[in-house]
Amino acid sequence: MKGSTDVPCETTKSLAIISAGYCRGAPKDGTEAGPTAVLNSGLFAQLQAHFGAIHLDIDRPDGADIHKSLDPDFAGMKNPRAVSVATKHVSERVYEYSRNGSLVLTLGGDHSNAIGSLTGATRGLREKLDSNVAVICVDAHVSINTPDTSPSGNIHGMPLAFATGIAQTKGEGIFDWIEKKHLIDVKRLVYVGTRDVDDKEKEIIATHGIKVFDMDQIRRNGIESVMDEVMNYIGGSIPIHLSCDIDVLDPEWAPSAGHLVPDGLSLDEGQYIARRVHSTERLAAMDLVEVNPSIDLPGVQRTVDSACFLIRSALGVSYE
Ligand SMILES: NC(=[NH2+])NCCC[C@H](N)C(=O)O
Repeated sequence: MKGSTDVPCETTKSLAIISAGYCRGAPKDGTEAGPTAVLNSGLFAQLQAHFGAIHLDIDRPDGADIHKSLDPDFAGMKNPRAVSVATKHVSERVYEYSRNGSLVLTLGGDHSNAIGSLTGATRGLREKLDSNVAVICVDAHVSINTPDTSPSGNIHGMPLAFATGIAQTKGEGIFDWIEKKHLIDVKRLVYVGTRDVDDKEKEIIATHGIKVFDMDQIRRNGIESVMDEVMNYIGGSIPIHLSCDIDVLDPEWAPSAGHLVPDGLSLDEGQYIARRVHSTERLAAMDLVEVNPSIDLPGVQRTVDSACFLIRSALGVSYE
């Protein structure tokens, strides 16, 4: 693996969508229905009209349905075997499409799915472009607990720890598929919109010098100025992975999510972030996770609509 240089990103020609409806990383079921709810709300047709043919990947991997009784807690993680198998599958699918030059959209599912999308895109883009990837993580949380620091054992609180290599695999085959070639560079990782960070996560962020623009900074300086800083920080040439947890939005805009945190981004601010990323012409991969259609039923359509707005804005898709 040579992937340590920065090179210009190629213009993406085709779109691949990975439907990653896996939910064992979260304490509540329901996010398995997220991809279908988002795609069936008109988004798929809009994307088709914009991109032409789309690769849609809805295969379910063998092993993802490991019965809970066969998947006891391990090293501080809940449902570790199921999540490891599911995220490996997502990683391999995202890798194939990224390596072939497609823009890849991964729809969760809970946030553990980002272990798959981040590692797959990073590996694929390294191979194709010999380039690092900048990751803009738009999330109410920093999702960087390790199995040791996690207060809950839920792997949806750990994706950035596995995708950066800060969390190491500990045996029994769980996450042993993650190798150096998959790992994102912490110096190219930046968070926007955080407001619920565990104490141990603060230590991890400080130890590794990871860049965070939290809600306080957004309220103080405005989203435009924060995004100027984000863009300066990641630099002007490398491909971008936009990783979105829907809970970054204020619960007013996304009530159907498992871990609501007040005082989040307005939909306009979320769209602004997505548009800024689109305008770089360097978006190579995006994920959108944690839409949970079984929570707050009257709010499901609003949540799905918000998710679709963010996706269309990032992908530069207009509709009517
Ligand atoms: N994707 C999410 N909603 N994550 C919530 C994580 C909450 C908490 N920090 C944990 O690690 O358990």
